[in-house]
Amino acid sequence: MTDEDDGLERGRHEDVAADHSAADAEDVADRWDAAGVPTPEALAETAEAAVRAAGDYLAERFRDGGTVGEYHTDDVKAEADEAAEGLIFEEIREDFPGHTLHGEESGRSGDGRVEWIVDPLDGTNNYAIDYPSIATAVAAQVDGETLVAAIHEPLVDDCYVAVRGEGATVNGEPLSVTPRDRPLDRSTVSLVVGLPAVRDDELRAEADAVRRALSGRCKRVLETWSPCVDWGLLARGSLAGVVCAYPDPFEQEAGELLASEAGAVSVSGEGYYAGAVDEATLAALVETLPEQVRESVSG
Ligand SMILES: O=P(O)(O)OC[C@H]1O[C@](O)(COP(=O)(O)O)[C@@H](O)[C@@H]1O
Ligand SMILES: [Mg+2]
Repeated sequence: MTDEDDGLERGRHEDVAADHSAADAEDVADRWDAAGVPTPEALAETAEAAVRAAGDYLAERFRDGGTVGEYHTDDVKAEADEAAEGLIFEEIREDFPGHTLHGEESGRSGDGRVEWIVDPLDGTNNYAIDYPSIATAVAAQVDGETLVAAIHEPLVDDCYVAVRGEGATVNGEPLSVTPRDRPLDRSTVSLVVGLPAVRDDELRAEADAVRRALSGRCKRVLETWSPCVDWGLLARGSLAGVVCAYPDPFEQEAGELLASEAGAVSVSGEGYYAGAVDEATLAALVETLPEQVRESVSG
């Protein structure tokens, strides 16, 4: 799909994107390691270009009121999600044609060592109701390990990039959570409930119990239904913690790397993840969880 076909306008990142696509293929292709895998820096450059392309497209549609008709019926519900995923795939294919692509909309294709996990529109329901809390996310995995993540929140134009072992940035500025000495009753945490727990009665009841437990202890429990927005807030240290119940991998892979590279600490197990800005907050958060969940993340 061309820019003309889908009315794509890249807004203020036009120059960055143009620079990127003009960057010699050679320039990118030069940056491979001895095993024939692109360097994390090369992956990160592509990841950022990809989420910006999709995010800018979604923001343009959002501001034009283009979400209303599209999301009116189930049949057309996925139009913007699919278009955004197409833009991400285009960016990745341009730089790395042999890589495996694994998108929330179109599934998995390819069998390369490098796999891109793509959430083209995180917060689809928010988008559908014109609620401005959305993001676009990609995670690049090499042999199953996430090495690079990028998340773009297009409506506030914040772009997060994380590289394993090298830290995280927002709009190019380094991110580092600072430990806080603040009890949960003065802290805001977020709860992420993934599709399996939304759709299954038993798992939903479990997630409801987690919500009640957190609400009883924390100042506020935020539910954005756009988990990548929460990941950004955790990485900034704005949220004290994030608890995920059966999260979707398409957003989780990118989010976990972003949080850990910003210095957040976490535990996980059997469908649950809990992350926080420091060990004391994490311990308090885990202590709050219902027994069964606490055991699974402590296990
Ligand atoms: O209530 P719905 O529409 O089934 O959506 C629930 C899903 O929405 C999310 O919050 C965001 O998912 P999307 O990336 O599909 O927009 C998921 O974490 C959650 O599983
Ligand atoms: Mg998502």
